[in-house]
Amino acid sequence: MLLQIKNLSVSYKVPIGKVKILDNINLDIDKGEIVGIVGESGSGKSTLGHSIIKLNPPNAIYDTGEIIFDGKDILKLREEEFRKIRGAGIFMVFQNPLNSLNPVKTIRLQLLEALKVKQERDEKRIDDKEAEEIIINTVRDVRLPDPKEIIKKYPHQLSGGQIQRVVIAMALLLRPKLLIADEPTSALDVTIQAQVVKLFKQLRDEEGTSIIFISHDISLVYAIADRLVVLYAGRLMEDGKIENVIKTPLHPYTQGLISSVPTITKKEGELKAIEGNPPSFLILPSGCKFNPRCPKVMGICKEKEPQVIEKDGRKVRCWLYE
Ligand SMILES: Nc1ncnc2c1ncn2[C@@H]1O[C@H](COP(=O)(O)OP(=O)(O)OP(=O)(O)O)[C@@H](O)[C@H]1O
Repeated sequence: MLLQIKNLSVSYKVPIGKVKILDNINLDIDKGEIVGIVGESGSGKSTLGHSIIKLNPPNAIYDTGEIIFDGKDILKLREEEFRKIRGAGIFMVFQNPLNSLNPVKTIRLQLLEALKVKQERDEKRIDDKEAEEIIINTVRDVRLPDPKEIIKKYPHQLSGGQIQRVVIAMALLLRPKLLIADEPTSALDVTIQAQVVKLFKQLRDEEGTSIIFISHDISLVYAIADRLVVLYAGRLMEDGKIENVIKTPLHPYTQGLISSVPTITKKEGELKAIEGNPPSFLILPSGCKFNPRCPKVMGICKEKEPQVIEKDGRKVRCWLYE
């Protein structure tokens, strides 16, 4: 097991007090496993990613839990100890990737630094010419036009989509043990998206990298992930092998997410969006947090929150299965 998240709860301090976002998350990720995390906007996907790499906004608080990475509870490590893990151990492609780049260094220099980290880890030495070639090839792999010219530029000279690809190239050069990718292809067109999915899978196959792929796009996650985790209001609602979850979703929320995905074979009238909106974390409903929107709601759902249980080799949080 590469990563074990146990009972993780995370809150944000806000002017009126403290708002709990992640509620008792339990999640294990094996070496080489690709786990998709989906949920509507505001369900806590980014908060989970940031919590794992300890780059939450300053008003975040870890309330409870352990995050065991490679046998060590990273929440107990001092910052300088964790700094050795960040990068080569855990790397994150942020939703706003510009923050990952240094504004005063060229792309070339930043990619060379990423490659150097990887080489130090492997105790390998290569000459400058070879390093330059590896960088150019990686930049070409992520379909950036004119690699030799583009690496001479500074981050502010690139578009959002180009920056996203530079940060993906950085991840491919670093070859971390765990890659957290938060909407990594949101600014890219579909053909480049498909290429990134291919490169991530290749990274997993060659290096055994585990990947947490965060997205609101279930079809994209289906193209890459082995497992699917569904979050709602900061809670884990379902977790299982992707084929099983997509073909026979257990949770009514997962069922709703899947039936709202457009496909070529679905006619317009067959697309069913989930009614209503996710709740505010300030006034969460009692009982199951999905109950006000759930087409299968029962009396108990409004009174008591279900726990996550195991069902047919999957995890689900729903009174229908208890
Ligand atoms: N620094 C912060 N302070 C207070 N609240 C925050 C902070 N960052 C995020 N939140 C709130 O935490 C909740 C979860 O946000 P988060 O970004 O983790 O969700 P998400 O599922 O990644 O959403 P999206 O798909 O829109 O990125 C939201 O209600 C958001 O407004």
